Amino acid sequence: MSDLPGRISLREVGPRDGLQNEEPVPTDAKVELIDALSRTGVGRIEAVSFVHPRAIPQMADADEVWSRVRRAGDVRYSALVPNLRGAERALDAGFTELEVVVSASDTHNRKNVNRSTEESLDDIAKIIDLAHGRGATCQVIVSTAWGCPYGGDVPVERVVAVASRAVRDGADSASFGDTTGMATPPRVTRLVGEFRMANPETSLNLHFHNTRGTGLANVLAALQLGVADFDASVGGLGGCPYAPGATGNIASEELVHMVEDMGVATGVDLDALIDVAARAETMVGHTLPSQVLRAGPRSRTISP
Ligand SMILES: CC(C)(COP(=O)([O-])OP(=O)([O-])OC[C@H]1O[C@@H](n2cnc3c(N)ncnc32)[C@H](O)[C@@H]1OP(=O)([O-])[O-])[C@@H](O)C(=O)NCCC(=O)NCCSC(=O)C[C@@](C)(O)CC(=O)[O-]
Repeated sequence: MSDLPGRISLREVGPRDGLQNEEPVPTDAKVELIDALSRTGVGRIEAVSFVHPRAIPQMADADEVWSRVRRAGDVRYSALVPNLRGAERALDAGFTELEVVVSASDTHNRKNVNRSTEESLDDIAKIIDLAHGRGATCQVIVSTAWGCPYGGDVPVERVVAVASRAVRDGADSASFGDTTGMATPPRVTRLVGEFRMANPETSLNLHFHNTRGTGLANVLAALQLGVADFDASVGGLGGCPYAPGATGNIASEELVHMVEDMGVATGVDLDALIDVAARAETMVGHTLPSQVLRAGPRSRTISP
């Protein structure tokens, strides 16, 4: 296919977004998962979040996990933070890439981080300054970008305004989260287009959940617009604890499998990634949704 990016950057979010929505797994298993992912060719891993342990007990051991990870020189690791305190913790732990989350939907933001969207945006300006002052980057992730589980559609203008405010305040890049899988290709096209009109210089990541089966279709729509930065989680682990019915992210191995066959490089060893997905399934103790984990890649045939 023509006019697609020659290469995408995949940020693996299974250890954070994935595991936050599973029964807590032991610290050893988290470290093993991140280390195994570090050997697959994935260039970026969202390793942990620094949130209140009462809100997300699954991330209570973030400091210990991060201190034990064998950091690979060719992998960039990041941490998600919800507020200033989380940012301080992440920087103290040595992270140099932060992601700060805010929901375009006020209701979701209050459920998620106990603040209005405007209050979070005020905090984000301080978090960006703090990160930059300590030599780190800070991406703003706008959740509920294509809809809120509590309030339905969120106007595109509102989503762009929230992201643009953080960009004006110095965010190094932006990401749109489809928290509960409400995006469809035309909605992706519209939001990406409007965001770029307002912020032509800002690099953009997209974070899709497959809750309604449109995850890879949304990726294709975004690729056709030249977007080359996607989140995905190994095996399709994941969800959002503050979004009833949310299911996992698009599966990393499904993303790699599809785009590589379209001539878009990822740098990822697909067989190695599938092996990690199988291991992740054992860790969480239930079947993960990834179809490529079940069926194998199209290049893997069976004897007649
Ligand atoms: C944001 C808070 C902390 C507000 O929680 P709060 O209760 O409003 O916090 P507070 O500021 O009032 O402080 C109360 C106490 O908590 C402490 N505290 C304050 N902050 C922290 C922190 N970061 N880590 C540890 N402790 C913290 C603080 O120090 C204080 O301690 P005390 O003085 O009473 O002893 C809480 O609501 C929270 O942790 N929420 C996190 C929710 C979350 O992690 N959601 C999932 C991630 S978002 C997501 O998955 C979506 C995404 C990114 O994937 C994209 C998409 O799909 O859309």
